[in-house]
Amino acid sequence: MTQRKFARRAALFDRPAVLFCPASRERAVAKAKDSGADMVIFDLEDAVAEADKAAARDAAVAAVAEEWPMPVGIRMNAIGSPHHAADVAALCGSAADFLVVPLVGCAEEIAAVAEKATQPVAAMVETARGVLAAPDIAKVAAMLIVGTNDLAADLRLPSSSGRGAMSHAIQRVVLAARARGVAVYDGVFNRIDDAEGFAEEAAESASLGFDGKTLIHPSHIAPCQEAFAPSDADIERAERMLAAAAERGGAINFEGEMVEEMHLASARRLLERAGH
Ligand SMILES: CC(C)(COP(=O)(O)OP(=O)(O)OC[C@H]1O[C@@H](n2cnc3c(N)ncnc32)[C@H](O)[C@@H]1OP(=O)(O)O)[C@@H](O)C(=O)NCCC(=O)NCCSC(=O)C[C@H](O)C(=O)O
Ligand SMILES: [Mg+2]
Repeated sequence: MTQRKFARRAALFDRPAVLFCPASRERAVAKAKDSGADMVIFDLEDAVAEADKAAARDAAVAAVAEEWPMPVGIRMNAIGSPHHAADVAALCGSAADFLVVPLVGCAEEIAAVAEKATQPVAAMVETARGVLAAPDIAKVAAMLIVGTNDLAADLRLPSSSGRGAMSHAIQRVVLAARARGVAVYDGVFNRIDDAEGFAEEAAESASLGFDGKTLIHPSHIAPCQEAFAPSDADIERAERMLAAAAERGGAINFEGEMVEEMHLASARRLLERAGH
């Protein structure tokens, strides 16, 4: 892998708010730039009507050639779709910082795109096959993204099922990503009129260890960043812990709790994320 590809791969971690934006919607594409999102993915797949596929592809390639304040990626149409080959041909040499392949079921599928791409390639894990193959997919992919809508459909979950019915699958994807050292992002929250529901789900995404959450609407960006941000109490505790540990090595009694090196590493990571 080239140096540039490595640098781009490293930039894919710790991006709390990842905004999906239909490449076919010109005003939305323009809006994404100043949205404050931590990463943007222009969509050519589900958000784009069949008749608009070719124009959306051209629009996405043109958009990523501009200057962006955050990494920008493009989600292509799935392997097996009549648009996939044209997407691969147009996107692999584009200026996109990363590409996203939806509905990945096995490592070979993503490898076929990664071989041609000049940038890192992310895999959407959103089928039962994909979840079971996630540890192999993560050997090739630079990032895993859970697709909870497709996953719920593939698992034949009734609409009354909550995320709890997918918790095993979701956590398996996090496990696979962390075992392979790649970034991992949670699925979208479909409602744009339920701020409380969004805040609850974003807090859960953060608590599960995701690098961030994919989003469908600009109104989700700030609450998502808030959910992933370390609280003042977390920051103060991390600072106190590191100060206490600086005085003595090994296991210490920190405010009535055992603290060892792995806790200090987490505290350092937290402070780094908080920009301290
Ligand atoms: C969900 C939407 C269709 C809602 O659109 P709309 O009714 O137009 O929203 P608003 O009127 O509230 O929009 C207000 C302004 O914000 C801009 N906007 C809206 N959404 C976005 C966006 N995602 N990125 C950038 N800007 C956005 C509008 O243009 C309005 O501005 P203006 O035009 O200047 O007035 C819509 O939000 C939407 O299309 N969202 C993204 C859909 C999408 O990308 N879907 C694919 C990814 S999700 C997925 O596939 C999940 C996964 O695969 C799975 O299986 O789970
Ligand atoms: Mg999907």
